[in-house]
Amino acid sequence: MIPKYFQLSVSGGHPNPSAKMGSEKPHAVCIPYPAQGHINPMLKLAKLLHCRGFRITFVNTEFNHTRLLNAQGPNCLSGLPTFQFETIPDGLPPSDVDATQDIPSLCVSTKKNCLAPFRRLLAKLNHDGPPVTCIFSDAIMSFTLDAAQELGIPDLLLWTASACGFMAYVQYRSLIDKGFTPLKDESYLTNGYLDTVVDWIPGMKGIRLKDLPSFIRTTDPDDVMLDFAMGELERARKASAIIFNTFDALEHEVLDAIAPMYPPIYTIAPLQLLLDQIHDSELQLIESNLWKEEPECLKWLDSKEPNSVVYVNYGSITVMTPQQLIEFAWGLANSNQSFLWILRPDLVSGESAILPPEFVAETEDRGLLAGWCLQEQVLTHQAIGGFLTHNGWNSIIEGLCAGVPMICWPFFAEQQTNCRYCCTEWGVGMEIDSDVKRDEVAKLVRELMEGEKGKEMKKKTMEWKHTAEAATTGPDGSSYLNLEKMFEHVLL
Ligand SMILES: O=c1ccn([C@@H]2O[C@H](COP(=O)(O)OP(=O)(O)O[C@H]3O[C@H](CO)[C@@H](O)[C@H](O)[C@H]3O)[C@@H](O)[C@H]2O)c(=O)[nH]1
Repeated sequence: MIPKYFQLSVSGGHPNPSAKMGSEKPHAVCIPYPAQGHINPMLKLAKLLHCRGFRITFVNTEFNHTRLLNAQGPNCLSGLPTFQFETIPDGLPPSDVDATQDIPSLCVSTKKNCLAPFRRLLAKLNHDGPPVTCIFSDAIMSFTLDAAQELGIPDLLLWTASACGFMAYVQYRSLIDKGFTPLKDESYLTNGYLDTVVDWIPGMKGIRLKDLPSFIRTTDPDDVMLDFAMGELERARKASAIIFNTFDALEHEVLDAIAPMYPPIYTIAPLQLLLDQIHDSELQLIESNLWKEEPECLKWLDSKEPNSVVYVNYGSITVMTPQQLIEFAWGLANSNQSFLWILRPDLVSGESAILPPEFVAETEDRGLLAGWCLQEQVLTHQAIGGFLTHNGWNSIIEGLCAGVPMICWPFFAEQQTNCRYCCTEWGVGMEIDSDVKRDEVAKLVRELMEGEKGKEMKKKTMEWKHTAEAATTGPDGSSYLNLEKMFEHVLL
């Protein structure tokens, strides 16, 4: 049976609400924040929209467009007649570096410089072809709200991180007003102050300052990221709706607390499980990896026993010191477990990742190092038994979908909040101290793969996997239904 949600597109028909909008398909412009962890979920959403009969214009920055072409080949962004790619400049000085851009500079620049070229792009699209009928924008690209308002079309914001992260950012204004941040001086980073419990956040009982998004750890009253996050979430109140990349059962308390404060919210994750229900070979060819994946990773995993390999990946933005790299290396070596370790070319600050030859010699028969992989396929490979992660939200959702328990080493932003929820609310993670030491890595990796705590976490993660599957299954799954409601909202 074809799921109800996809019936219209699978049977080749046009969505009925288009009658209201003339005979044309609705035309959605999808614009992610220009970083990997934001492009991926936006592309998934765009594909779901396309399956539902939308014409899609997907807008990357010129910088990322070039990186995608380099990583995926010259035809990768040719798109389909009704799924096109366009670009706008990000406003930063030209660069051909194959690395994640500096996040504070990118935030300042997109906010300041992107509205004008975005307006021009919309005008060109409206002039050349079927008019744009709605915008799906990353929630931290809130300049799009102005453009949507000028055209009188809806702008739905996609929040690509957790709902707990969102709620924590919403507190920034109060945290400043109540004097919690900026910190008085740097000693507050280490004197126990960050253990202070913040007891007034709805839906977030027991949360400590150290669990809140890391930008509060500043002594600068004009901190760019504090100001940016606060401003974007305040502007999000003007959106037509906010789409959350989460599912109700996982974050219901905090979602209940957010709902009365914001326009309609739709929780529609895991997006991949909704996408898995459609089989469109042309759409599957549209990829968003900014680095070239190394297919050897999957082949190597094929040769391993089920649940025997630790997968180590810190996402697309984390940067560590050479010393932290060495501690992780010896921790993995001393754990005596097999591991697949992804070392992004720009992972180590100031230089490329250099590992001691003794480490390489000692682990060559049980470790594989690679620069980038197809993470979702790796995580669902039966050989993977655990995930050492930086707690980026996509990684967590992908890990839960795969039923893989985690060791958490949050780097920045709302990863600290995600870590807290993984370890204390959802029972799927154990935290490593930010000042990482090899002995702790070895101990936790062994516990994850062989210990009692690891077994408990595996059981819990499998339960979340089944809950995520139920959320995306029709006719009653919460994400399945919310997607339906979101379509009704945008097409009315
Ligand atoms: O070798 C790799 C490494 C990563 N990925 C993919 O890249 C994405 C990485 O996203 P995420 O795990 O969320 O990490 P970041 O790149 O750090 O994500 C940014 O965006 C997230 C969503 O807003 C936030 O939760 C994070 O804090 C923020 O750093 C995921 O889809 C991964 O599957 C790969 O395919 N291959």
